[in-house]
Amino acid sequence: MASNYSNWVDAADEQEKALANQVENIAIAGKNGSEESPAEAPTNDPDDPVAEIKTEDKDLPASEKSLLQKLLRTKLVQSSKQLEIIQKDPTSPLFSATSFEDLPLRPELKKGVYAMGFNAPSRIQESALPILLSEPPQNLIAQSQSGTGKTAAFVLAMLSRVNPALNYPQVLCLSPTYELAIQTGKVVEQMGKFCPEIKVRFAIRQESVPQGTKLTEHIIIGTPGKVTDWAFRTRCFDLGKIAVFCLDEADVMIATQGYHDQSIKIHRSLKNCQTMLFSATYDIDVMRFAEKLIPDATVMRLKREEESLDNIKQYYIECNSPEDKYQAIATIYGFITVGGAMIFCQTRRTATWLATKLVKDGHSVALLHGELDVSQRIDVLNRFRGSHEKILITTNVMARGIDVEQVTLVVNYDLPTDMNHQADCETYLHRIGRTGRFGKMGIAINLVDGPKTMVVLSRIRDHFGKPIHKLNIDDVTELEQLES
Ligand SMILES: Nc1ncnc2c1ncn2[C@@H]1O[C@H](COP(=O)(O)OP(=O)(O)OP(=O)(O)O)[C@@H](O)[C@H]1O
Repeated sequence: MASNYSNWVDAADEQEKALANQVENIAIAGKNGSEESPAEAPTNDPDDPVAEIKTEDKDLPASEKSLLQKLLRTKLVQSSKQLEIIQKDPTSPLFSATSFEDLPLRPELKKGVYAMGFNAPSRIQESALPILLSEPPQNLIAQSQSGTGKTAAFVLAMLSRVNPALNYPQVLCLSPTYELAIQTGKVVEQMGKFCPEIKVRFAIRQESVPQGTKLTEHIIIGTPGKVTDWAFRTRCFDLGKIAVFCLDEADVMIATQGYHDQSIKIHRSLKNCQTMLFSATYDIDVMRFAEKLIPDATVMRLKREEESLDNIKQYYIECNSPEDKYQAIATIYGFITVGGAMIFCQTRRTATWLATKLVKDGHSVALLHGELDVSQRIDVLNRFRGSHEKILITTNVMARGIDVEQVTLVVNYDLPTDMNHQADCETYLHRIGRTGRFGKMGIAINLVDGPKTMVVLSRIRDHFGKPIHKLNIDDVTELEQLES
């Protein structure tokens, strides 16, 4: 499997940059929640995750009774045995009744899947793949919770549909950010390890194709701006020959204006093409639009109460001032001894300010937002993946799709809101979904700095119908004393 990573830090492409940066300000209007109810406190219920962590965490000294400390010190990692148990639970989104052997996959692809350490398909893989691999090809609009293996599902379908004897692009996959495009390319590379004849080309910012060139790679993975440029201006591949079109994070591609126009323009130029849409969230209007766009698609939807994952435990800390908020972060920093954390800010300005202040105070943190150039962004993400920095301070640009295994904690320094300052529930779900991937445990902590933010938090809680427990700031202070 050869993927073309070379030369993608060449010349700047301002149009693509502007569009990619829009993702930071994604605003899918939040829906009004039902009546607000008071936040629940952690209980001693054996089903309560906190109680679960308490009993499992035998190594903690008895004096360290703080909830936050326990949460952050606990290894939130599932062993393969635990994952096996989860995958046998019919209520889990990772449940599968079948094995990869039962799926209509080529032997080389099964080999690739096993080489990645996958033992059994997740629910979305098990149910989407027979549809995606059927003859004649069927269209699919699929929803499945974050971290449940959607990427593997569509990558397996993409690889299955390639005819390596034909040296032109046959599969096109669009992602909203180039980090995500690169990550998907990596999955293609790993899963296609035993199909070395299948070649991938990235259509991302700063990749360029000389005029008159015709691409010979089989799969194009890219962002909408660059793909539009290549399809309609450079004309280095023929959209009419694309047999599979995949829209990852489909809801944001449909709901964000620039991406919407480009994705639809591309879709309209396809002929006899199988279309697949994947996301963890679909706003009602977006789903309606998607169903109109692909009227004959099989639709796999989740009920609202199924959208958020029980293995991600949600908390909030009440802060009375910006200083309190900063203090909460600085304190949390001290307790990140295992795993890693992503801290989401609503603007680049806040993210930069927070990172600068933490660094000034002697903490080691990474900062990633849309204003950084390509090489900086990739360098920062690679360092975070490699745990060189355990904390990544970022914006919505990293809210979707990014899969960094060791992330055990997501902090919403600012809660996600749309342009009307209403709760952006979809972005919330994607942000917290950066932890708790594929059955692992995860923690999400929201900083609430006043009545308006509390309303936003209540809306999010009511929207998903899941408790968001209060963490007492006094505990945090207590922890600090214990730690020193
Ligand atoms: N069948 C499987 N067995 C074990 N691990 C798996 C399996 N499928 C996927 N994974 C792993 O689970 C993690 C999450 O998968 P993936 O990134 O595909 O989720 P996703 O549903 O696309 O998430 P998001 O909604 O955030 O885009 C990845 O690290 C992936 O390697």
